[in-house]
This record gives sequence, C-alpha cells and structure tokens, in this order.
Amino acid sequence: MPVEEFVAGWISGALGLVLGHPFDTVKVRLQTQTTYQGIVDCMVKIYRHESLLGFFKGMSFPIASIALVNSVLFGVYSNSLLALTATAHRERRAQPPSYTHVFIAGCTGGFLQAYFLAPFDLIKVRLQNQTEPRAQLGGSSPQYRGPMHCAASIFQKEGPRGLFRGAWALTLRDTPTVGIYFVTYEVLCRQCTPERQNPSSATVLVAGGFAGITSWVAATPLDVIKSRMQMDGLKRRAYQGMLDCMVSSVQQEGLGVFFRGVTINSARAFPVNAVTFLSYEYLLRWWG
Ligand SMILES: C[N+](C)(C)CCCC[C@H](N)C(=O)O
Repeated sequence: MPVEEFVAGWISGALGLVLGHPFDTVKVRLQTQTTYQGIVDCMVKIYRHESLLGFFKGMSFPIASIALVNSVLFGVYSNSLLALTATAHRERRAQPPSYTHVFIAGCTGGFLQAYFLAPFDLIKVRLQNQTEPRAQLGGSSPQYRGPMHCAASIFQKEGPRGLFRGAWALTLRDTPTVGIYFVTYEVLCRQCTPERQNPSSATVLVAGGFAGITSWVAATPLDVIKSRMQMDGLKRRAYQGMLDCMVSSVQQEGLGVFFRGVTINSARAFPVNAVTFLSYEYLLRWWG
C-alpha cells in the first residue's frame, strides 16, 4: 500500500471524523445515560455545562487511530475481493464482482478491523461519557485526565483484557454491517453509472453517504449493547455478559432501546462516509 494513500486516507478520514464527532458524542450519551430527553435536550445540556469543547471529548485517539483502522477496513476488503474474484481495484469497473463477493469481502474487513478498533473505541466512549466540564477549579475532577491516562488506568485496574471490553459486541456489530456497507455502496454506484465507467463524484458522495446510513441503522442495536458493555464495571458490574446486557436493557427500557441514537447516528453517517468514499475512490484513481 503506497505511503501517500495511507497519509491521504488518514487526513480525509480525520476530516470526516472531526465533522462527525459532535454527533457521535450526543449518540454515545443518549445510548448510555438516561438523563437526557432527546437529541436537542442533550445538545443544550452539553453546551451549557461543558461548552462547545464538550462535543469534542474523546476525539484525539480516534484521529490517531483512524489511519490504522481505515486502512485495515479498506485494505482487507480490497484484498479479499482480489482473492475471491482475481480482479484488482482498477479492473473492477470493467468486471464488476458479484454482490455476494462484495458482501463476504466486506464482512472479512469488518471482522478484522473490529480488533484494531476495540481499544480505541473503548477509550473514546469512556471519555465521551465524562460529563464534568474540563478544567473546573474546585469542582469535581473527571476520572480520566485524557486518553493516555484513561488507557493506563483501564490497564492497571482491569488488565490487558480490560482494554477489549465490549470487543465481542463490536465484532458482531461490524462483521455483517461492513458487508452491508460495501454492498449498499456498490449497488448505488452501479445504479447511477453507465456500464464500465467510473462513478461521478456526486454519485460517490451520495452512495457513500447512504452506505453509511444503511449500515449504521443495521448496526445500531449492537452498537447500544457495545457502548453499554464498554461503560460497565466503572462503578459496579451491572451485566454478566452481552446477552445479559441485552435482556436487562430490554426489560428495563423496552425494545426501543435497540434504536437509541439512530437518528443522530444517521445524521453523522452521511457526511462522514461521503467524504471517506470520495477520498478512497479518488486516491485509488490517482495512484492506481
Ligand atoms: C459498519 N459500521 C456501520 C459499523 C461502520 C461503517 C462505517 C465506518 C465509518 N468510519 C464511520 O465511522 O461511519
């Protein structure tokens, strides 16, 4: 994989990420805390209590890790397609792979990236859930002072396995839904593009955006469980495991719990994934 692709993928991924992070913070809070009435209430409370900075909590680690996570996701996807169909990226418009192959390659990418993503995602979620304003003289100071401190204290208190809390739910969330992500993208691109041609920028943006929304809607039920598992054990253990987390969440809050944060997640997914796919396609065209 050329270095330029890696660097540019990181930068464009990071741009999408910064754009989407405030939405992500609201989503994580709605999924794991019961103090908010809805999206607007959550936004107003974050702003009043923690200022604009509150929306950007937990962002530095995802920016540092997106290079790794995105390259595993797209790299494994593309190489799995190569193994399944014996076509490289530049040949795929002339000889389009079947949707089954796209789905299997996507699932493989999703499965492997989940392990790289898990510790970074855990730290992001723990930091996003700290509701204390940053530096508050005389006020209660937050449990974690920053991402490194958060990682170190999880490691100390819970051991190396602690850093992978919620990783199972994350793997189950991402394996099928990354398959859905790439299939949606391919279907929409092919629908809007004459045969054997590259999709236009507008098509790539729209197909990428909708791929983000569709896959996130499908991912939301396990996303809620994942976030709750990641927050578990901070004060006291509430759940025995993933199934227990599902059952007790449904018992206490009804089936609607599985769609907590779906609206805000979709609003975030469109711009983030439009930008991600546009840069992915263009980099491969320029350097391919
Ligand atoms: C498959 N799943 C929906 C989990 C995620 C796929 C999109 C990943 C993208 N980096 C984003 O943050 O939106």
